[in-house]
Amino acid sequence: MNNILRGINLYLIGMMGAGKTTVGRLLAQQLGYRFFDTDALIEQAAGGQSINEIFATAGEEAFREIESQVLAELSAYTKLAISTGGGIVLRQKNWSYLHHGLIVWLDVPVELLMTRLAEDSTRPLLKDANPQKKLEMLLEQRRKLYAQADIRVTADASLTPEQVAARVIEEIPKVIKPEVTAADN
Ligand SMILES: Nc1ncnc2c1ncn2[C@@H]1O[C@H](COP(=O)(O)OP(=O)(O)OP(=O)(O)O)[C@@H](O)[C@H]1O
Ligand SMILES: O=C(O)C1=C[C@@H](O)[C@@H](O)[C@H](O)C1
Ligand SMILES: [Mg+2]
Repeated sequence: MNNILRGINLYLIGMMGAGKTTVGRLLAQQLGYRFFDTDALIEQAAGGQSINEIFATAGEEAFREIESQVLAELSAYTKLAISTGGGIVLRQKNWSYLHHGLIVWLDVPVELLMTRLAEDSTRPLLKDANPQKKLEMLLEQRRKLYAQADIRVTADASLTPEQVAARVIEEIPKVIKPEVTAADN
C-alpha cells in the first residue's frame, strides 16, 4: 500500500461523529503514518481552550480562521493521516490544502450520528433544541461539498472502525495510479 500511496497525506472529512478521529488513528497505525486531528490542534493553538470555549468567546469565524491555519501548516508535511473538523469543507481556500492529499469522506446516516453523539456535549453546533434536525440541516448544506472527496466510504452501524479503515484502504488503489518506473517503459 505504501508504494502506491507514496507518502501522500490522507484527509478524512465528514460530519461530526462520522468517525474521522477514530478511523484516522487506525489508518495512521496501519500505514505507518503520523496522525493529527485538526480539532485537537486548534485547541492547542488556542492555549488549551476547548472548542466549546473558542466558539463561545471568539466565535465560529475565529474558529474557522484557526482551522484554516492549522490545515495549511499540516499540508506542508507528508505521511500524515489527518482527521478534520466537520466544517473544514466550508471554506473554499481549505480545498487547495485538502487537494494536497487524498480526501476521504466518511458518509454516515444522521440517525447513527445522533446515537453516537447523544451523550456528547463537546460539539457547540449541536447545542440546539433539536440536535437531530440541526445535523440534518448541516448535512444538507454540506453534502455537495463532502461529495467532492476522492473516496467515499458509506459506514452504517454494522461496520466497526477497523472495518471502515479497511474499506478506505481498499479504495486507495482505485484512485491512485501506480507510479510508472523506468523499468515499466
Ligand atoms: N464505526 C464505528 N462504530 C461504532 N462507533 C464508532 C465508529 N466510529 C466512531 N465511533 C464512535 O463515535 C463517536 C464519534 O467518533 P469520532 O469522534 O471519531 O467522530 P469525528 O468524525 O471525529 O467527529 P468530530 O467531527 O465531531 O470530531 C466516538 O465515540 C467513537 O468511538
Ligand atoms: O461540523 C462542524 O462544523 C464542527 C465539527 C467538529 O469537528 C468541530 O470542528 C466543531 O465542533 C465544528
Ligand atoms: Mg474528530
